[in-house]
Amino acid sequence: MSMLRDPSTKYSAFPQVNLPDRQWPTRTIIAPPRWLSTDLRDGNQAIVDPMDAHKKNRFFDLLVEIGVKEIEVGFPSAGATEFDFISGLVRSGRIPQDVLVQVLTQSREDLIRTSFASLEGAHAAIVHLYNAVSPAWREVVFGMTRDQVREIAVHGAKVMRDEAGKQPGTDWHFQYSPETFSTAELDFSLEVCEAVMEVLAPTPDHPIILNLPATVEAATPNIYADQVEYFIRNLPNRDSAVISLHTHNDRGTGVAAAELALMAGADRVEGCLFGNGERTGNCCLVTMALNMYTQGVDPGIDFSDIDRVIETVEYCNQIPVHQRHPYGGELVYTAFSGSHQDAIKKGFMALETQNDPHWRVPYLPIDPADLGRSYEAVIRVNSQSGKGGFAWVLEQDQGLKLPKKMQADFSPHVQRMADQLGRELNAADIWEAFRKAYHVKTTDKHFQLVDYEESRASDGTRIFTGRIEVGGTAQSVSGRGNGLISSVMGTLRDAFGVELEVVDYSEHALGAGTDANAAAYLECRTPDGHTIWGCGIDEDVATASVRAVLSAANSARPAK
Ligand SMILES: CC(=O)SCCNC(=O)CCNC(=O)[C@H](O)C(C)(C)COP(=O)(O)OP(=O)(O)OC[C@H]1O[C@@H](n2cnc3c(N)ncnc32)[C@H](O)[C@@H]1OP(=O)(O)O
Ligand SMILES: CC(C)C(=O)C(=O)O
Repeated sequence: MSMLRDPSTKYSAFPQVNLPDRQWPTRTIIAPPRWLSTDLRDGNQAIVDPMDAHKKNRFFDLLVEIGVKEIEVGFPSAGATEFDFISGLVRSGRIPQDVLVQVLTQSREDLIRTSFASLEGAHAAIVHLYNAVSPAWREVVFGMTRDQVREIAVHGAKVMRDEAGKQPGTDWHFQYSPETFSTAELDFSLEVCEAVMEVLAPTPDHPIILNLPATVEAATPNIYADQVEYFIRNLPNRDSAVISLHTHNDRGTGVAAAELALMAGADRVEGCLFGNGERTGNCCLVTMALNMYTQGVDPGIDFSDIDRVIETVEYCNQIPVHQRHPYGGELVYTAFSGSHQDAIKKGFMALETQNDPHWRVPYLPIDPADLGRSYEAVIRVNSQSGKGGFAWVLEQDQGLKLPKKMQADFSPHVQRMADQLGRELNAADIWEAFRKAYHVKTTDKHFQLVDYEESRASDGTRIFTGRIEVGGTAQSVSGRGNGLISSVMGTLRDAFGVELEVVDYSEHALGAGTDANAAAYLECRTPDGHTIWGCGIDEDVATASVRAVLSAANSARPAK
C-alpha cells in the first residue's frame, strides 16, 4: 500500500459568507479611499535588514512628497532604532500639519505606554492597537477563550484611552485591528470591535479607525468583500468608525481583495509601495492607486515620476521592483512581439491624427508619459518582432518614417541580424543594418555625391548641381524641380549603365534631434523586374532625393 497521501487533504475549502443580498458586486469605485502607507512598519518588519533612521527618513519624505497623508512610521516598542526614529521625527518638526503619523502596538500595557512616549509632542497621531482574534491564534498562540481574547483588546483600549488623557496637547486618533479578521468568525470580530468602541467612545466627528486585516490571505477576494460588507452592515454606530482595509497577498490577490472590499463600503486602505510587507507583501498602493487612475478616478497620490519612487523604494527596502510589476516594472510598457508592436504603433499614429483625448493605444492600459516614462522603450526589437518594431525604433531614433512597402523590403535584413546575434537589437544595431542595406551615409566605394549645391530659381524651384563619382570616374549632374530625379537617373543610365525605373517617391521633414532636415524614399524597378529601394538623408530636400537615387543605384549595381 502506498504511504503517499494526497497533500490537498490537509486543507479545506474556505467557507462562504451568508450574504445573499450582497451589494458590492454592482458598485463601482468612484472616489479614492484614505490611504495609509505601512511601508515603514509592515514593510520594514519584513525586510532582511530593517531600515535605519537615514532610510526611514528618506522613505518618509518620499511618501509626503507623493501626497500620502497617513503614514505608519513604525513599532516604537520594537527597540531603540524604532523608538528613536519616531521620537526624532516628531521633534524634527518635519511632519506636515496635514499628515498623520501612526504607530503600531500589541495590546500589552508596557508596549502601549512606550508607543505613546515615542509620540510625545506630536500635534496629532494615530495609535494603532492590535490583537489576533481568529480561532487558530486564540487556540494555538494565546491558549485563550473568546472572552479572554476580547479582554486583551478591551484592556489595551483602556490603557490607550488613559495614556492619551495624559498628553492632552496631541490630537489623538485611535485605531484598532482585530488581527486575522479574515479568518475569524464575523460575529466575534464585531463583538470585539464593539467592546473596543465602548471604551474609546468614538463619535462621527472623532471616529475610531477599525482596520480589518486579511493578515494571511486565505480565500478568493469576493469572500473578503463579503466579510467587509457584512461587518459594516452589522456594526452599531457605523458613522463613528472609519473602516480600513489591510490585505496581504498570499494568494496573489491582495489588490483585488482591497478593491472589492472598497466596493463593499470601506473608507481607507493600508498598503505598501510596490507591495512590500510580510511574506508575499501587502496590498500594493502603486497598483491600487493607478488602477483607479486608469478608470478616470484621481487617486490623490502622485506617481508622475515613478522612476524616482522606485529608486527610493529599492534603496530603502533593498528589494528590486520586478520588471513585470504593474505600472512600475521596467518591461511593462515594452512590446517585443510583432503583432503587439504593430498595434501599439498604429495606436500612437491614431493619437496623432484623431482629435480624441481618450487614451486608446492597444496593449498599453496607461500612457507611460503619465508616469514620467518615455515612449522610447515601448517597442524593442528581437527575433520575435515585426515591421512595426524596427520602424518605430528608426522613427524614434533617426526620425525616419519608412514607407510601408520599404519596411517589408528592410524586414529580412533585421530578421537576419536578430537571428544571427540571438539577442535584442538596439537602436544602433538597427541603424547600422539600415545604413548597410541602403548605403545611407556610408563612405564605401559606391556611387558618391561630391561638390554639390542646392539653390532656388527666382520662381522658387529648387536647382541642384553636383557630381557623381565612382571608382575614380566622375560625372556632373544637374536638374531642377520635379525633373531632378529623372535627370539624375538619366545620367546614371548614360554614364554608368545603371537602368532603373522609378515606381514611387516620398519625402518628409526630419524632426528635431536629428542631424539632417529631410529624408527621401525611392522605390525603383530593375529591367529584370526586381524592386529596389533607396533612401537619402540630407540637410536639403533636393539633395536628399538625389541621394535616394544613388542609394538605389548602389543596390542595383554596386561598384567594384
Ligand atoms: C500582523 C503583524 O504584522 S503585527 C506586527 C508585528 N510586528 C512585530 O512583531 C515587530 C515588532 N515586534 C517586536 O519587536 C517584538 O515582538 C516586541 C518587542 C514587540 C515584543 O517582543 P517579546 O516581548 O519578545 O514578545 P513576542 O513578540 O515574542 O510576543 C510573544 C508574546 O506576546 C503575546 N502577544 C502576541 N500578540 C499580542 C497582542 N496583540 N496582544 C497581546 N499579546 C500578544 C503572545 O501571546 C506571546 O505571549 P507569551 O510570551 O505569554 O506566550
Ligand atoms: C497589525 C495588522 C494590521 C497587520 O499587520 C496584519 O494583520 O497583517
